[in-house]
Amino acid sequence: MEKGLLYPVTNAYREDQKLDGLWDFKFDPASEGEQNGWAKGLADPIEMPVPASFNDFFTDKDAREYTGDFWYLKKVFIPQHFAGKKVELRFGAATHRAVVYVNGQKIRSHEGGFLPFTADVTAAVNLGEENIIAVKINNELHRDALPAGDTVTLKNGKRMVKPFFDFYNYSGLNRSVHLLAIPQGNIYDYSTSYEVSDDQATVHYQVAADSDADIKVSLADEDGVVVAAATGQKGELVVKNPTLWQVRDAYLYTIRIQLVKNDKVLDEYADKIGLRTIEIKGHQILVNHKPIYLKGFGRHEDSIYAGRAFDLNVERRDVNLLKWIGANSFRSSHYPYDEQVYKLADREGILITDEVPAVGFKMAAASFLGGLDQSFFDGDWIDELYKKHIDQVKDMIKRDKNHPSVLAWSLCNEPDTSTESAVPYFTKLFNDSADLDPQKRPRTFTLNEDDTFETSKCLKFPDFYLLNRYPGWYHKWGYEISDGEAGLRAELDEWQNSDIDKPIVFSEYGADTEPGLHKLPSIMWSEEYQIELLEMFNRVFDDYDFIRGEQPWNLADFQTVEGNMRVNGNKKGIFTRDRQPKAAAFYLRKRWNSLPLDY
Ligand SMILES: CCC[C@@H]1NC[C@@H](O)[C@H](O)[C@H]1C(=O)O
Repeated sequence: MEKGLLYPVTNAYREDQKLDGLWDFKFDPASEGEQNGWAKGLADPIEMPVPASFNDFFTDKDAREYTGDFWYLKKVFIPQHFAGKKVELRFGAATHRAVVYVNGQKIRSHEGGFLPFTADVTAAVNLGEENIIAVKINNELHRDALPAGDTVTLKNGKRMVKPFFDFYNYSGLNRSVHLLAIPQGNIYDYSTSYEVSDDQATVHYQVAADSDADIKVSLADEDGVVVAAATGQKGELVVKNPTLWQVRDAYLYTIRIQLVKNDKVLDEYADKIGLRTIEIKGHQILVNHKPIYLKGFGRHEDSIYAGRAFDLNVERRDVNLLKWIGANSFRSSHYPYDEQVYKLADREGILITDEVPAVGFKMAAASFLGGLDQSFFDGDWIDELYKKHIDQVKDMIKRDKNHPSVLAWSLCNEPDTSTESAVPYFTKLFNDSADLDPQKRPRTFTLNEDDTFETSKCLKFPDFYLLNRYPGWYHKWGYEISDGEAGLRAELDEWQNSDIDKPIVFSEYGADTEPGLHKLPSIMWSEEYQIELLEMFNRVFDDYDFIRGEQPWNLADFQTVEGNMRVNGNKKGIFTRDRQPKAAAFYLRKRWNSLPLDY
């Protein structure tokens, strides 16, 4: 678990230099690099963009599908004026596990390809000189790691991954690398929680700092006017007549934290926060005590060329598509996204269900992926897996806890909850994560086709339910979709007639659709059929008032492993991979723009 995950800033006390651009890159199939001094230089490297996944740049399949160790290396000048500061390297994400070296010295390792980590390199760098930064990354998949899968060795000696999940194993330095200089005595974390009413908001804050200095905290409105101030490691900021953060009507205050000693400011950290509350009450999801209805999507960080890398251009387009279509939410399926995604959602008033990369914890839904022939939670890998799982839950919540856009935490995607062996795992997971979020936001996980009201042994854990259901696609498809609707209604009747008193959000449903394929009457894979399937689900949603959200799968087409059920990736997108609308986008826009926020 990382000590602090504050997003890098430059101010009068801190300096943040992005190390994006071309790095030396080299595969290390024999894992010989560490013993052969690759941390000090790579022989015959290629130039690799950062941030980016390496896979899709290559023209040969061995390189695209490469699995194992690989190295990035960059010579970085570190200025003399960093003297007296703590010098750090912050990696936004290295997928899936990394070892960091400076000038040949191993600094630290990290497991988990979708969350940041920081290396303290103060003792290893030479100021006023070029320094050699090297990172050894490994992208193998294992059953005791997140996301879950296998790595196999082919008869020709090449290794390949066998994901138990349906997205491509894009790998590399997928997010920015930052060179940071911060005060030795510094602020390394803060948290907020809220009480709001129409005429007053109270911000309960807590600050974590490596310093005995006094702590001063202020809150300024969007005009820069200070509206509240306090001192102390923890306290309250009371705002009269606040402007609350609302869904699709965001308002951001600036919280400013200072360390002060003998009237001298030693460190400062400022951030944008939104005054709002999140609650679950009965079948309702409430924001600022008012019910909301979620309209949105499951997504992926996925785009042509850079693979899984965060691309601000793509994110800007995606958020504009969400606004165009009338959405107000999305799930960060199936891993925490780059921090800039949450910052943009904070600004746009979009709600995020933040998901940890606990995916593939079952026989893969689409059998072409292979997967398991036993219950996942009976495996002998579970203890080791759990250590990584809870570690990444802790870091996800630590990193994202102050974003007003974060609505809830999804602790797993489509786990196999149909056997008793899942119960102790989820009992521990929900106990160990209960106090991580000062705002006590709801925690949940998605339940897929095999984990129904009847069959799941884990329905007591989620604070609300995320259902992934695919009648009309993975079963009862085509002309049989009417039976699919009947089956869906039968399951929802069971939920309705039960004593369960929690909201349900449909977090996945959809049909693979080839853009430009038209057929009258419809046929599967046609744009007409995608609309018919959505119409079926919407007919059902409109008949059950405990359904409090609809998030079809997926916002856009995305890359998966090759297989006999994928046509160059998963085509369930409402938009194509280059972010152009299929016919269903216009259908959903019409529906969602006609639904009130609290539908
Ligand atoms: C029946 C499970 C469906 C499955 N759910 C997880 C997503 O990551 C996949 O893309 C989706 C699919 O196969 O389309």
